[in-house]
Amino acid sequence: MGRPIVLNSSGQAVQNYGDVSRETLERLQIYVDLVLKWQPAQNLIAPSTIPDIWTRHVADSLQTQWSYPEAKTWVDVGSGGGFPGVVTAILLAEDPGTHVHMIESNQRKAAFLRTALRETGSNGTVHAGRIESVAKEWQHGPVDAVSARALASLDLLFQLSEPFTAKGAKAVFHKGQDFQREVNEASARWHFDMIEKISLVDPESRMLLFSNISNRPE
Ligand SMILES: C[S@@+](CC[C@H](N)C(=O)[O-])C[C@H]1O[C@@H](n2cnc3c(N)ncnc32)[C@H](O)[C@@H]1O
Repeated sequence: MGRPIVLNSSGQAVQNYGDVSRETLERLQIYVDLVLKWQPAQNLIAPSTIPDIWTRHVADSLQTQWSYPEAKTWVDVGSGGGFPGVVTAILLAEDPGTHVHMIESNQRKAAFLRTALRETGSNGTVHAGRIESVAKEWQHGPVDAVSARALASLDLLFQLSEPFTAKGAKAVFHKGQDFQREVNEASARWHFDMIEKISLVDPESRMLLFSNISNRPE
């Protein structure tokens, strides 16, 4: 069994969100150190959130893979500095047959993501390009789940992830306090089944889990 995750960089357990193994915790620490090292040059996370990186970014991202623990192949779109894509890859690092694809159009961030996967010994592929074209030309096999955080409106996320969800992939999107308005707007153009989970790190935010997504006929 794993031990409760330590959620601040000074090494004190500030809150328990779930069990992760010692190896996973070590990989997460390597990743956090890397984000902080590259932060001055790349601005990977909002500077105001640096002191809370373990809660605001790491713990928040743990919820992604936990949403679909059975999913083996993930696509994280608009990965930026790797939240949640790299964290998903770290959680799956010792799980044979798993793979995390990350699609990121910014070349420098894509280079960082490759470094993060290598340094943490995680399985993944970074696609340095626009989601619209990478997804349309996808030749990397079936996808079980799509994730996104801080990328676009729900309606646009459904559009961007359609090449995967049309073939049966599920989706999990992090959404802030305005989530209900986005759900209402997206409902006009899309059918979907949704499970709404209160974020473990922010009661105002939601993890929205979608399946059976399809475009409504005009
Ligand atoms: C606000 S950041 C969020 C990054 C990360 N998911 C997070 O939560 O920290 C959005 C990222 O998506 C990337 N992005 C935006 N539109 C994109 C597109 N059409 N294709 C690929 N990447 C895109 C940007 O370069 C940026 O790194």
